[in-house]
Amino acid sequence: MSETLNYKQSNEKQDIANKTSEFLLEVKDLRTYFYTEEGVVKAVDGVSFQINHDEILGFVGETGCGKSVTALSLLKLIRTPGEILSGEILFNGEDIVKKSEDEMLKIRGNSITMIFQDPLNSLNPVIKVGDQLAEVYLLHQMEYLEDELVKAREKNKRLKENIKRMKKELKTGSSAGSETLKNQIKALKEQIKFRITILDIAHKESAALLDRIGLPNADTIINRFPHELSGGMRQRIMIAMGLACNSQLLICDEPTTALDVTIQAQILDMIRELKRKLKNSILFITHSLGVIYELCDRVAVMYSGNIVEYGKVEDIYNNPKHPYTKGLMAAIPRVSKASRESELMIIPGMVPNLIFPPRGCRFHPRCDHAMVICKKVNPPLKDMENNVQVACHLYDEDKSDPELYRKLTEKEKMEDI
Ligand SMILES: Nc1ncnc2c1ncn2[C@@H]1O[C@H](COP(=O)(O)OP(=O)(O)OP(=O)(O)O)[C@@H](O)[C@H]1O
Repeated sequence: MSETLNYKQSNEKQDIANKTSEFLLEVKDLRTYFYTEEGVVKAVDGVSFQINHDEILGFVGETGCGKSVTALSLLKLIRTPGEILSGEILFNGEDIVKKSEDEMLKIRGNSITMIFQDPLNSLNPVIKVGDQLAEVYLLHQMEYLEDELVKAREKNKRLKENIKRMKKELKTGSSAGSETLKNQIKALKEQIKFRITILDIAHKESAALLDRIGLPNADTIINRFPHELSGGMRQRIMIAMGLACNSQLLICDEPTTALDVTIQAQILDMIRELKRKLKNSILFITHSLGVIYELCDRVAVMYSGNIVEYGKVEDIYNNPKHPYTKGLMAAIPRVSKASRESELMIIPGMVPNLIFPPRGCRFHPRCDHAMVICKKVNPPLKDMENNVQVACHLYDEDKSDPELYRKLTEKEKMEDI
């Protein structure tokens, strides 16, 4: 890994970082709704979580459960007919919900950056990818580029001094060895770069970053337009751009979904490595618990606009508590040694409609363990051992009312009781 990683924070980032708080991000009871003609879509309905400094939090859940809307809310990018209805989003202790659009323009891409799912819509089609990447460096890492420029100019100066010294030796010394000296001077001259600009440095850094994320021939790629690259290449360039912003919080929304498994593994390695060096925090959104296990420190399992289980990846992976998390675990493809066939479970039933979500626990119509109480009361997240939190009536302490804790029949699940 090159010294490109010795990033310096911009003044703006430093200002915010100085306001130290326990968590980098603390979301409290967030509700983001969409007011559509069909009704109110309760996309995010009372979500609370924290992101620590220097950690990767994973968000996992089936399609439509509110992962992207949560992420967009963090950047105040919810547009009509949507609205952040209530809640707090404390970033370094300051509430994002209360920030003006002008203030958000300074935060987006500086302190918080988001890598979107669709690279074609995010890259400018008429600008070469190298120029787009260089622009990100110029906007977000000027101090670092200036340091590198000083270093490059000093190197040039040293090269010129060496050439001067060698030319002197050539004049005064014997003819023996003069051929070698001439060749050395020629080699040094080739290393000299005339009139190095900050833009040259930005391009050099861009090519180095593309190289590091596994794009071959980075020097050629930076001269191409987005439509001249494959979907996988564009996605990796988007990730490179997100990383080049060097934000305190990087939000990655399904950045590897469209990529094949080998490239996906390469990108996850790269994100892990860069995160270790940069010590920033990442919110990583995915459908796959397998990806979460590979990459994240903690995980929030989302279902139908709510977080249903939340804690350290290891604890949840080794001992999932919520029936939905158990279902997601069973859906991770594994190959059985005995049958040499892939055993893939699916969670029966459909993701609920967020305009008319089921009463009580939203998962109960699909849950094998659903009880009468699950139909009546949406369980809040409660603390379990190892700081794991789970929202499920199976873990209620007081089960003194046997009727409430009676298991529902399949028929009862569908009826009003
Ligand atoms: N602009 C919008 N107008 C109306 N409803 C919306 C809008 N954007 C999102 N939604 C709804 O909000 C809900 C949550 O969507 P979201 O995109 O957050 O899901 P997700 O978990 O990220 O899914 P995926 O994994 O497929 O990206 C969905 O029911 C979706 O239809």
